[in-house]
Amino acid sequence: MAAEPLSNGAAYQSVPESYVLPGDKRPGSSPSSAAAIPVVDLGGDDPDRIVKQIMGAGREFGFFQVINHGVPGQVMGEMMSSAEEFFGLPTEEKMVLYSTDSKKLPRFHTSIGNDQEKLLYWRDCLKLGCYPLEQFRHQWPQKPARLRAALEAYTTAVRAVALRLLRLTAAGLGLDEGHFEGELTAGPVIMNVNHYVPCPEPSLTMGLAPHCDPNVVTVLADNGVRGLQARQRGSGGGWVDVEPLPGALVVNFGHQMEVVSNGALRGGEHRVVTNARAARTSLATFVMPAMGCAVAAAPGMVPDGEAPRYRAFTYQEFMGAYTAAIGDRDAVLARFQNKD
Ligand SMILES: O=C(O)CCC(=O)C(=O)O
Ligand SMILES: [Fe+2]
Repeated sequence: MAAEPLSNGAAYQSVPESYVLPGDKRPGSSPSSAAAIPVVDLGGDDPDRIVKQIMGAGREFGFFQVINHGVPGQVMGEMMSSAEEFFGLPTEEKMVLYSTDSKKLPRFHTSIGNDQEKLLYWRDCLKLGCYPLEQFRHQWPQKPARLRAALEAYTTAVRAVALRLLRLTAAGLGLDEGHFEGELTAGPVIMNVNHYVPCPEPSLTMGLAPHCDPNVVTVLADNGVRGLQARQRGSGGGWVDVEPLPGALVVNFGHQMEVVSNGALRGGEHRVVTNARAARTSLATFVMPAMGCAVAAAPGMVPDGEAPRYRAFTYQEFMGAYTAAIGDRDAVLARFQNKD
């Protein structure tokens, strides 16, 4: 049975049974860390400094925030407030887009959103195809009325930031600056508009389980309510709060960056914890390869005489494994690891 959305106007006094996670899946079952996610200022005229900071953050977390990124505050604000308005629509208006078919776009769903789910995560999501605009804009929701214009402006601007960051990252890896242009970023740009209503007992639930995004790079904005956490690399592996910074964008590398960089950069593992007081809304914009794209470590990233860490694959093949492993970071990568 498909689950009911959480954003139905109800204020929850207790957590329904199907959202209560077993002890080892609750947020308190793994350590937290007091480290901070680096903030990279994209303004100024010192590209070397920017590249160095991206590399440092990419190695340690696969996560960073960017400020002075060039997306106008008004464009971000319009997108966020239309997204919040969507979740405030009467349930029956949102349910027109409800589906448990993960391939459908646009799609409104709750938790992960398939029929087999037994344990539910505390989030609702509107998943949208965004770019190329010509391919998707005719299918965007008609309500709220300003959502379409907001999406057009926001998607275009945020995709440009992502591509700029990929040029800087390629330079940092010592690759041709255009390495990620072409097939590696030719897939559709997809957006998860996530909404987490206040949860009466955050210690029992999770908004999203730990995962690493499957794509190349994700750019995220939030409404200032905390919840997103990133995992630090290394033996401690603690969870670090991504502090909401007004006007900033949060950037995380996906699995494909780890593969292309032959492990030099990390696909950022993250999760979302719930919040008792405020509703959180986030916009996760995914830049991804074309399905047929052959993904492999960039030649310069593999030391002479060594095999790449991961064998080559098509993005379609990777997505099959990702879906089967339900996003478990190490299990997915293990499927493609070269043994020696
Ligand atoms: O809500 C967030 O901050 C994270 C969302 C996320 O990880 C996703 O949509 O893949
Ligand atoms: Fe994610």
